[in-house]
Amino acid sequence: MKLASFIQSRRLHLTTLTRNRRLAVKFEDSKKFSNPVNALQEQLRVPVLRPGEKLFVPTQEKMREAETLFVPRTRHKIDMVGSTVSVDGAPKNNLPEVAVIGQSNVGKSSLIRTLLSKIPDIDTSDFVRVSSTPGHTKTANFFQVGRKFTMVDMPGYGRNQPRHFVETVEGYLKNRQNLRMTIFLVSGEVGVTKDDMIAIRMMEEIGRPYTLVMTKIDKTNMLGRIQSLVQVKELRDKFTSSCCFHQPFLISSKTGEGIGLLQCYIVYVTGNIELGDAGTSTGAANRKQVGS
Ligand SMILES: Nc1nc2c(ncn2[C@@H]2O[C@H](COP(=O)(O)OP(=O)(O)OP(=O)(O)O)[C@@H](O)[C@H]2O)c(=O)[nH]1
Repeated sequence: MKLASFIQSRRLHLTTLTRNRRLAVKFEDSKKFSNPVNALQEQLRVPVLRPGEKLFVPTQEKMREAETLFVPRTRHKIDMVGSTVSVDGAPKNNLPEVAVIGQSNVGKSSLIRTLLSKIPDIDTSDFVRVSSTPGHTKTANFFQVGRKFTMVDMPGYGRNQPRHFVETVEGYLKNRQNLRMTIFLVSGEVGVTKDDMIAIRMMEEIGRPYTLVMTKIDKTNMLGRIQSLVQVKELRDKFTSSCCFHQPFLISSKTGEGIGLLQCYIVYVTGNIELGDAGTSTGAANRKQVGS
């Protein structure tokens, strides 16, 4: 082999290694497997998580077990398998699905990218597109995780909302048999908006299980987090019914805070992990309680 081509091949090898190392995002375990609500709970006179209520509190061991599903292996591939504006164009399979909805730019695609960020040799940014321009996601995008479940990234409402929003999002939420849970994202930075309130009414009318998740918590300090959490609590108490799981989740797609807990929740609601008594704070685990 000539020297020039040898150097070229080593360069390529090094570039690939550096790239892979960069791509396999490693969040601190203390952040990833924490529940950020707990730190705020102590500051609140009226607790968001009331003692005695059945809560989703898996052990760290269970969270680690759930996390392994988000890492691809030979017989457990993770990939984008479809993209559609109409529910008729959704992938034809029986896998349980978890959809992510929220206003434009709230961080839906970022959340899915972060959930899948442990993929060591695929640049998730190649197939989960994130953009600072609101309204970037125009179609429902399906990311299949092995033969276990599928995550669905939805177009956002509000700024630059696509004209086919109702057909795509409402059509999917009302009609898709595979849907087990919808993650309703609100911004911890901005708080609950008027558009969020309209979307909550839509969710209540549709009447299928959903869970409130506050994202971008890295962008706010303790006081800001408390204010947003209180808003989410009021939203839950005044405007939602039993189809909204009573325990809100707090996350950051940037720092990984709360991501391990949410991964475990997704794996749980799609029926891919047994938690037994370890899964709830009050004893017997009740899957109905978390909406599936
Ligand atoms: N600091 C911080 N930034 C975030 C977080 N999540 C998303 N972002 C940023 O917010 C912007 C929008 O993120 P996207 O994931 O594209 O938002 P989206 O909800 O999919 O947006 P649409 O396609 O408009 O519906 C990007 O610049 C992200 O980097 C987060 O948890 N923390």
